[in-house]
Amino acid sequence: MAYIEPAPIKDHENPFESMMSRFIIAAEKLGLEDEVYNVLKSPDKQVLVSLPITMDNGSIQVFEGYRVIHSNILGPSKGGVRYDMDVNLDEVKALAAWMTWKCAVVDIPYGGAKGGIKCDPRKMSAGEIERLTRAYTTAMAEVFGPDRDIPAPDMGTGPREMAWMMDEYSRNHGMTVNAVVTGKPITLGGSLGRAEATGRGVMISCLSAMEKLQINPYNSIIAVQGFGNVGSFAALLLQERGAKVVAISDISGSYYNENGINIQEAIDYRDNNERTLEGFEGATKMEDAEELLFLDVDVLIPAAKEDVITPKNADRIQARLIVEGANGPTMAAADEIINKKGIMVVPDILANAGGVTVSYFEWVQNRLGYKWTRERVNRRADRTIRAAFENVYNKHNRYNVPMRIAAYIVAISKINKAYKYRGGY
Ligand SMILES: NC(=O)C1=CN([C@@H]2O[C@H](COP(=O)(O)OP(=O)(O)OC[C@H]3O[C@@H](n4cnc5c(N)ncnc54)[C@H](OP(=O)(O)O)[C@@H]3O)[C@@H](O)[C@H]2O)C=CC1
Ligand SMILES: O=C(O)CCC(=O)C(=O)O
Repeated sequence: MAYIEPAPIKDHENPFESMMSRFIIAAEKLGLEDEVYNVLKSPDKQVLVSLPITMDNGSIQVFEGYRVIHSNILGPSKGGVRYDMDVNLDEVKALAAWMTWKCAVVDIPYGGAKGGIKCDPRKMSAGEIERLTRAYTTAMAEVFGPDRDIPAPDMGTGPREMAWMMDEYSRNHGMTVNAVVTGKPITLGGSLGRAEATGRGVMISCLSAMEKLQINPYNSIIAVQGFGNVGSFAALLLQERGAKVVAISDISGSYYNENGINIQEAIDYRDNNERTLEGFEGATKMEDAEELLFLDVDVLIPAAKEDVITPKNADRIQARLIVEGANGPTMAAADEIINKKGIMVVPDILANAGGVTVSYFEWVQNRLGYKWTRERVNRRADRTIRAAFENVYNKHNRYNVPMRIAAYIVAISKINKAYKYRGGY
């Protein structure tokens, strides 16, 4: 077909290329028409803003802010906002497209978007981060909106930043608009269960995959890379279900204990120690942090950043199952090596979709002006992830493709149908 370009097989690729090469394989399997392929391969809108901020020392620093709307075919666009020094347009474009596929995989009525600011929040005061967040929100006044584009937390952001975004947007509009952003503090209309939702979805999809591979959670051994919102909750919830978590990590390094790490203790340590695991005594710091990926475990959960599993290191992975808590942790060029080794991968657009699922529930509650109990939120979210997992697993068998391509097939087929019904493009 005309749109099929050769998949880029290199040992370095940007996340957008990683995303595109999987999209192309799935599109080819489905025989997607050129017209739809061309609509989906490029984002609808890319906004880049300069944000001059007064720093605490009185100087002015100019930050780059991004918001990319990939698609709104299925509904208003949805996706987090990342604060990190590696934020760049290609990364945000890839993350926005992944949101489109993710929302379609879990069957929620949203398109995909993502935002980010190139900054290092660890080196900024709370006041500086607040001024930056408010400036970004004002700059995106015409982009955001509860029926247009709804931001949420991602790496480097959380309920605090979401509260500032909600407040700034509301001030600009002269009324309280809590449905404009999700992942808010509970008192401002946040949903019970959102804080742990992404890690919980990782846990549910991990248990679903373990069942297929006949891995007993009570005898399972797990390594988790990244100990932020996603990694720490995934580790805690899996440990609560009997798994032994032998390794965890953050930017300070990787920590190993062959008898299993007490995850609640590690979380308490991090929370009382400026959010770092440095000095945690419940495990031994590994000499080389990357070695966490190659431990002899049943399950590996990358929950930090993109491109950590590469064609150079994929062959060393011993886990039977990889559950992608992070977005894009596996480079496309590593897929074939992983597949040849017979490792099952629960791909990011399924494994970490619990977060956006509960964000959708938060938005629904805000619009209803009503609060659901934690039990209701968790029950519905678990059901959504389980159903999405089964759907993807069935496509994996039916098309004889890896789980990742099966997830793209589920997403693209749904968006293709919606596109045809809407027409008029
Ligand atoms: N939050 C959410 O709801 C969702 C997040 N995701 C994805 O999950 C991933 C993690 O996000 P989230 O947990 O929110 O982010 P956080 O900022 O809460 O945590 C990120 C974690 O990764 C660690 N980290 C960063 N770089 C490295 C590295 N090179 N090696 C080891 N650890 C590292 C950080 O360490 P340190 O704290 O020391 O910097 C921190 O522990 C991202 O890919 C994000 O897009 C996906 C769906 C939803
Ligand atoms: O909760 C949301 O709306 C989006 C979360 C997110 O950014 C993601 O799933 O990658």
